[in-house]
Amino acid sequence: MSEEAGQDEYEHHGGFPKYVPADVGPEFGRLVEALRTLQDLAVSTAPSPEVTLDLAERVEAINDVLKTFQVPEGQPPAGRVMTLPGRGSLLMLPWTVEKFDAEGVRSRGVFRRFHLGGNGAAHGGTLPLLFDDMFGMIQHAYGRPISRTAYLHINYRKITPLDTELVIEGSVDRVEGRKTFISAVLKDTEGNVLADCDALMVQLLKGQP
Ligand SMILES: CCCCCCCCCCCC(=O)SCCNC(=O)CCNC(=O)[C@H](O)C(C)(C)COP(=O)(O)OP(=O)(O)OC[C@H]1O[C@@H](n2cnc3c(N)ncnc32)[C@H](O)[C@@H]1OP(=O)(O)O
Repeated sequence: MSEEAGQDEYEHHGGFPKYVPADVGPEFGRLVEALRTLQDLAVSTAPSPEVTLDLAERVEAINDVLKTFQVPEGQPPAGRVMTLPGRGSLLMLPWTVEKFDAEGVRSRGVFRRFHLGGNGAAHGGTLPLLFDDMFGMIQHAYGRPISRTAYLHINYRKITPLDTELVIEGSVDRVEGRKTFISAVLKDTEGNVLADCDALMVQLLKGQP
């Protein structure tokens, strides 16, 4: 799809902002990593009431600074820095894209303490998040217009460990009119399948949110 055609598609799909890669310095990646460590620590520590109060006041002071820089959707760098884990978004898993083209997308990373479900394994709800974001990237890399996930079917095959390098890879299986069928597989570095997933993404009609 040409750049011009891509812009045309964006213009015809409701209020979706146009997402373009963000140009940021190393300080942004440093801030995101510090915040991810904060998330890990927030769910894995039990500080005393005095320390908790002190921390609450310090985080509130940080929030007061950040509040003055709020901008509309599509404008923060979060989610738009392809070179950063999770594209620099705290919501996304801290995974790094290493292949991104029409043939498919591959990404590598770890589930961290923040993503703990139970008994040392990743929370089951974090896997669909990883797959759904992958599917968005896959259909975008394939050149499909803005679409939304209609269904996402996941099979949990093995326990997904924390703090262990894993790989996810997927591609477009077929396109039928507005419908894009996509699948992806999550594996460990020895090739064991931890989960697989397939989804339908439906191209939005003019004016659809
Ligand atoms: C670098 C970064 C890039 C990033 C690039 C940015 C990418 C942004 C990605 C955003 C992803 C999301 O937001 S996902 C968010 C979670 N998803 C949602 O919120 C979607 C909520 N659902 C909807 O909005 C709607 O149901 C739609 C748009 C999915 C479909 O509604 P519709 O437009 O009225 O279409 P409809 O006629 O119902 O269906 C069209 C065709 O699809 C089929 N179909 C529809 N739903 C299903 C279903 N669940 N299971 C089977 N088939 C289905 C129908 O049978 C029909 O087939 P046929 O009769 O034609 O054969």
